[in-house]
Amino acid sequence: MLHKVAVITSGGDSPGMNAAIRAIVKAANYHDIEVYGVEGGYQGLIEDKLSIIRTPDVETIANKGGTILKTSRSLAFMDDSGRKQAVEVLRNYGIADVIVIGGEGSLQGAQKLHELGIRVIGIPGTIDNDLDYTDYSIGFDTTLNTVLSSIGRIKDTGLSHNKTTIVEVMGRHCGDLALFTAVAGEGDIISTPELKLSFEQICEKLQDKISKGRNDNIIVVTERMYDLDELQRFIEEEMNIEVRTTVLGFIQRGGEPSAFDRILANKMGVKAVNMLMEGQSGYAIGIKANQLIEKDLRTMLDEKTDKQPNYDLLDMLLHTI
Ligand SMILES: Nc1ncnc2c1ncn2[C@@H]1O[C@H](COP(=O)(O)OP(=O)(O)OP(=O)(O)O)[C@@H](O)[C@H]1O
Ligand SMILES: O=P(O)(O)OC[C@H]1O[C@](O)(CO)[C@@H](O)[C@@H]1O
Ligand SMILES: [Mg+2]
Repeated sequence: MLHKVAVITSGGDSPGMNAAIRAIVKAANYHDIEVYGVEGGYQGLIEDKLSIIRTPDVETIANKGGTILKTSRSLAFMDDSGRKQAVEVLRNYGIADVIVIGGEGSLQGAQKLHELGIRVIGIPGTIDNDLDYTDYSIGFDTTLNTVLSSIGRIKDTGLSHNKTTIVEVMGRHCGDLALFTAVAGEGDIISTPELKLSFEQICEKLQDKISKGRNDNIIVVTERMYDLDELQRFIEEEMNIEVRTTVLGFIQRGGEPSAFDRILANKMGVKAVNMLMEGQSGYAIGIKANQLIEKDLRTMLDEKTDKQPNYDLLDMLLHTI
């Protein structure tokens, strides 16, 4: 019988994490299961930062960005000794069941806990959408909407001044944010890790747009791909135009979660509790073709951790912009 469960948010915060926490607490409490919130990700677990959270504590958090539990990137948890300490802390509370909400790194950590005998279910929570086993991770949709509305504002200035703008979006090594931005109709030229353009190729595409009368182009690039100062200078000199650069940065990670993320978080949170009640462990919950799926964590991590390029979307893009 499941009596106690701990919930952890880990890695970068993502909008919708709170909605997932709310769903977990409400579903667990409904079944008389006590929920311990771990403050500050795996680091907080090692440091014994656990406290009980109850339904009244979470009733009003579904619309809040970030995570009420706080999060971290824990170096100590990367070591055997840190993880053993974390397991020791859980045992002291009599907790054998944990739900981890986070990205790929956090799910690797979840698998390690499973290997140490803790029952674990992972929920994908990352704005990067870089997990190949699931179509969407919690937070991606909200961030995409933030990117779209930010570009809309930049476009007003670009149009008014006939200026080209480079916009850098997050995503770590995954181009989904840039890719979906372009498919949603913003961004005239995109370059992602899966479809990387050289400086020269960007200029060629720009020349094509300019020759067709567009002087207000937006170039969307995934972070970590270019030295943006160098790219801006290259375009300015090559094309003899003025270029501006905007790095959207942490604007993208916060804010009120979209309805899509809140609903996804709710479904996944409830499912995680149900799976633990059935004694399941070592799985990540995902969504494929609009259906919730259970993916064995070990298989998921072995198969491939990088998101595979979304060829359907890439193909559609290549033929439309
Ligand atoms: N191989 C691993 N073994 C054990 N723990 C890990 C491993 N990889 C990552 N972790 C733990 O998970 C934490 C979060 O991982 P990471 O920084 O990669 O973020 P993430 O979960 O991928 O989320 P995001 O990419 O959205 O920020 C790490 O700081 C570390 O504590
Ligand atoms: O918050 P930090 O540690 O600077 O990490 C930034 C990274 O986190 C993310 O926002 C989420 O993984 C990435 O898109 C970005 O590369
Ligand atoms: Mg990650």
